[in-house]
Amino acid sequence: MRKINEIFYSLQGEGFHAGTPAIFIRFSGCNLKCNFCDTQHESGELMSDKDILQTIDGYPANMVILTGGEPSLWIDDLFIKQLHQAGKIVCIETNGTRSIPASIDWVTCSPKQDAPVLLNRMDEVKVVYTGQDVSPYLELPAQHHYLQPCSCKNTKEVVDYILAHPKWKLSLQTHKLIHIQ
Ligand SMILES: C[S@@+](CC[C@H](N)C(=O)[O-])C[C@H]1O[C@@H](n2cnc3c(N)ncnc32)[C@H](O)[C@@H]1O
Ligand SMILES: Nc1nc2[nH]cc(C(=O)O)c2c(=O)[nH]1
Ligand code: SF4
Ligand SMILES: [Mg+2]
Repeated sequence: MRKINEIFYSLQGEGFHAGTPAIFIRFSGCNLKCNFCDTQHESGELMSDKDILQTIDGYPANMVILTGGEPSLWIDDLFIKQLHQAGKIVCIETNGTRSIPASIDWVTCSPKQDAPVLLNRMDEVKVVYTGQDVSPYLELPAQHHYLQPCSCKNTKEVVDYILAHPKWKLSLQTHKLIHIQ
């Protein structure tokens, strides 16, 4: 059984795949407590893999995004294998502090201050920018390095930083701009 906060269908709002229809599986709980976290993830119900797969089967997209909370607390090789057998491309949103199954197709690592990154394979880095020194995160081995405004509030500050440090790209939380989940 895996503790699920919510399962919903929307567009990936952030990062490289922004605009892509995806089924979100939001797991409960996290090993960090970021003061800016925009998600109430603690509540949830234990679901069997059969029930999870049956729920996602009701949506037409082939992309699944594992998020939370911190999805690495709840997933294993068997879970990813079952999603693949259901024909899904599996993406994860993780804070990068815990290991994850190697079979995941797309890894978004969002490192947090004072929480060392343990992952050594990732496709994109996506840092919530609050004025901290983000230069060490450019060393993380990803194809894409994004800075994301915090709750859409400091977009100008982030744009100015990126213009001065052009190895970064902008990730907006586009779902919040168009008022979808
Ligand atoms: C809620 S987290 C869940 C996954 C994982 N725990 C993590 O932090 O990557 C999903 C994404 O939202 C970002 N995020 C959380 N709070 C935010 C906020 N207030 N503004 C912008 N992005 C935020 C996180 O950094 C992460 O990239
Ligand atoms: N539309 C939409 N896109 C997202 N991308 C990452 C999200 C997350 O909370 O992990 C998220 C989310 O909550 N909604
Ligand atoms: S690591 Fe992710 S889910 Fe956990 S508190 Fe931070 S932003 Fe929220
Ligand atoms: Mg979100």
